Amino acid sequence: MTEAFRLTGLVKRFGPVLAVDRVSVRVSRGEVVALLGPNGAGKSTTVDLLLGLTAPDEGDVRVFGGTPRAALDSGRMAAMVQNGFLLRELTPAELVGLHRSMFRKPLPVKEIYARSGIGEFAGRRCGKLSGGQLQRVRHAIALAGDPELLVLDEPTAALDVDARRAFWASMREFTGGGRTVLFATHYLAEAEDYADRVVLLRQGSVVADGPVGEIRADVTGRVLRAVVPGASEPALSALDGVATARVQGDRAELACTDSDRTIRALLREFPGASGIEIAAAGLEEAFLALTAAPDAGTRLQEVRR
Ligand SMILES: Nc1ncnc2c1ncn2[C@@H]1O[C@H](COP(=O)(O)OP(=O)(O)OP(=O)(O)O)[C@@H](O)[C@H]1O
Repeated sequence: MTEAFRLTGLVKRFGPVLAVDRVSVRVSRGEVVALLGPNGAGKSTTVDLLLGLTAPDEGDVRVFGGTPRAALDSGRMAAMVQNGFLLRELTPAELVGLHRSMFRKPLPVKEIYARSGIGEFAGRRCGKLSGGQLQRVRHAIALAGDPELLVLDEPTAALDVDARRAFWASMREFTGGGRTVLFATHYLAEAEDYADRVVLLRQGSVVADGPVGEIRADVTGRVLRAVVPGASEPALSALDGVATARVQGDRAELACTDSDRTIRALLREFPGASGIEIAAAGLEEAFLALTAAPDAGTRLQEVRR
């Protein structure tokens, strides 16, 4: 498969803050990739570097073999960024027209309206639109040049549940024809439902990169839930095969790397444990384990290199 973009050894510092720390990611055409991570993990900075909005201190960005600027100017790459600026006095229809005029082969207006859902308020000034409607306008503008690569930073942050579903249904159709999408998100379910591949960031570094199913299976294995009177999180975290432990009252939830060892250790250390259930871990557990346990992330990266 041919390459859509490549980030190589990217480093970005803001004064003493290392926002992006040697990030290398290569994405092929047709992939839908989620960039997932907790607050401050470096998602927006990585997106800005990919778009060429900020220059890396070290490393290199190639988009379709050229610079981000060239890909943006030709319309091959387009973006929807958080709180992207929109002229309040203009209407969505005018903005779409303006953006279409910048490209040689823009997407037909009808298709832009249908995909972004701006039809019902296209003639109203942007200053009068709600946050969710403005987000749809940003979506429409991103589609104007009929891009092959869409870069979305928290695209559904301002949308309600229905609008979020409609957004992803439209995006799925859009990517059906082999287009590439990179989206940054906080929503684990969104990454799980819509991405082929997840790149997990923690403190500026990639701690996991792979298909959602693989990350779930390889990293955390399973989740063990039990009633464990008197147990503390540190005591449970120290058990064999436990990546992370959460305790609420008497109920404990353990993300396990080896649930067989964990169950034996649990019953040895806490003979009063009861109601034990073991389930396949969700992406949420993988996310928590990877973003909480530096060793787990390092190990996984080593395995994948
Ligand atoms: N312009 C800036 N000046 C100083 N520090 C910055 C700047 N931009 C980002 N940072 C810092 O870099 C780190 C990464 O920030 P970034 O916004 O990339 O993370 P994020 O994963 O997108 O977070 P969020 O999900 O909260 O948007 C944070 O510690 C942030 O405070």
